[in-house]
Amino acid sequence: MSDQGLFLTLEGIDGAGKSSHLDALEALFKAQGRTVVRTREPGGTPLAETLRGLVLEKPMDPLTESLLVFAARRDHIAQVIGPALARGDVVLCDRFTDATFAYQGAGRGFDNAVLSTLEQWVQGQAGGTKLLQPRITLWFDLAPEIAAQRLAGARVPDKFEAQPVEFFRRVAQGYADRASADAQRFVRIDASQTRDQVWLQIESALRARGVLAGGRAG
Ligand SMILES: Nc1ncnc2c1ncn2[C@@H]1O[C@H](COP(=O)(O)OP(=O)(O)OP(=O)(O)O)[C@@H](O)[C@H]1O
Ligand SMILES: Cc1cn([C@H]2C[C@H](O)[C@@H](COP(=O)(O)O)O2)c(=O)[nH]c1=O
Repeated sequence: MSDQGLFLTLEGIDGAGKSSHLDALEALFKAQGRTVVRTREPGGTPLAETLRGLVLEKPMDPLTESLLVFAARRDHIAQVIGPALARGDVVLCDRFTDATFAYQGAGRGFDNAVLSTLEQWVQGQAGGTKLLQPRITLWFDLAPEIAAQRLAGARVPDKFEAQPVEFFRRVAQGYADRASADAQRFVRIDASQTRDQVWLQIESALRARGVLAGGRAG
């Protein structure tokens, strides 16, 4: 699997505001002449979308939940993400493995060592120890209380969105821990600001990382 494309993920607790910026991100890269593959996890292929339905709606234990999100991810990488990166495309993915460490690991209290093993199996690349990882992760950091207010009444809550604020405090801490462990990859976005201000943060972070300035910098 080549890494000549640009793999960019968006992460954060439910309601942090990630999805609100996907259209603009896609347009930004297209304006640079890039081909953009926009996708999400769990999901992104017919099989993975079926698994998503189960994960978001059915009660299950944390190991089952983890196995299903990684099974969905495996299919997603094999069918969509890997081929797109090999073509040199920009892959814009709404959530990836950081969500598993944040939700199943920190949120549910599941064993991070098991998650790391699954990550190696699923994201291991042929002939080496290197894992397929996003090049840049935009982490939308928002207090769980504000996220809950934003989501209230916006839509019927799924299994995760219906969790109490304490769950999201743990998930938020999980993201903060992931970000400090991989500061080069993570860009913290202050998601408490207005949509316009959030967008300016995103654009300026991408420019600072050199992925927007002229030509193919991915
Ligand atoms: N900066 C902002 N200020 C106020 N409200 C916002 C802001 N950004 C998004 N919203 C609103 O908050 C709600 C959640 O936004 P959005 O769906 O983009 O979040 P998300 O992180 O993608 O959530 P999820 O992961 O649960 O799908 C929406 O109603 C959206 O209109
Ligand atoms: C990838 C992934 C996701 N989740 C959770 C996080 C969210 O609550 C939902 C996805 O919903 P969204 O509206 O598309 O954000 O799934 C998870 O628990 N584990 C994961 O690995």
